[in-house]
Amino acid sequence: AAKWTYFGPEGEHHWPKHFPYCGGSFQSPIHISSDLLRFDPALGPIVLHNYDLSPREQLTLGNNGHSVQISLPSRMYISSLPHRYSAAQLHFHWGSAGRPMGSEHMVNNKQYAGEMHVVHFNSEKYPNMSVAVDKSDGLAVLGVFIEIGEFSPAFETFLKFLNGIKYRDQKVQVPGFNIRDLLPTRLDEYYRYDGSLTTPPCYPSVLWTLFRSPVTISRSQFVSLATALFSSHAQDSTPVPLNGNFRKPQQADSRVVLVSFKQ
Ligand SMILES: NS(=O)(=O)c1c(F)c(F)c(S(=O)(=O)CCO)c(N[C@H]2CCc3ccccc32)c1F
Ligand SMILES: [Zn+2]
Repeated sequence: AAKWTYFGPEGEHHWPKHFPYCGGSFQSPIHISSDLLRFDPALGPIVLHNYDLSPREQLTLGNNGHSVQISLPSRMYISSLPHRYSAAQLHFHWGSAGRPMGSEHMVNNKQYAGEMHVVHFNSEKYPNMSVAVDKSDGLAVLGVFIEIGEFSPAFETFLKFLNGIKYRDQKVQVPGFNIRDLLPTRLDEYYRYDGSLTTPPCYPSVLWTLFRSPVTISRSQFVSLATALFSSHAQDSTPVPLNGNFRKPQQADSRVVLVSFKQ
């Protein structure tokens, strides 16, 4: 597949050349501004199953050159969406140590320090992520805004392993933990809209759920996420730092953002 980056000649303005959907409609992220919002009383709390993974279970923590990702077992799933959506992986988007503004979605002109995405696929209709990834009802992603504040013990369970995956394609096994602890307390307050993958191939296949409440990590936790990783391979002569891995907001066009809360 063609190479793509967040900066320079293979940056986001060039993505449509090799990935046509990136220049299409229903793209993500978007700027969630109050004029797009419509309260929907039918939007109930997000219901998660099997998110509490045993420490005896090993998860693969990897640097894929675009983000740090944790593979997730497909027995983890969401039951409160139109179909059952099973977990595939989670990953992060962040700014840089000097510029802690790296969320992909923005809310009323606020860009958060980072954003976590828990990627799920429609396991009722499709056998796996690869088949589901380009289907209009294929994916559901839970988005969590990350702010700098209180130290997060949950984030620390994997941040402490980052030095083992400094370079592209490096992977380590980490003990399972309760993935629910990475999410905010309120799973009943969120924004909902139809969008896309925010990386190539940008398929318009994602039902987005963005929780209203951010989670916090400490400044030193943020700095280690923003400075530990490289998008280049270990043997490459010039190391390329991995940061600023967020796509800019795309046109909302006539899309409405449903919201599950009134105030
Ligand atoms: N912001 S986002 O949620 O749109 C999103 C990403 F931002 C992102 F970086 C990745 S990735 O796999 O880490 C690297 C590029 O695919 C994925 N990975 C998805 C896309 C394709 C695929 C296939 C198998 C497992 C996960 C994914 C992703 F869905
Ligand atoms: Zn993402």
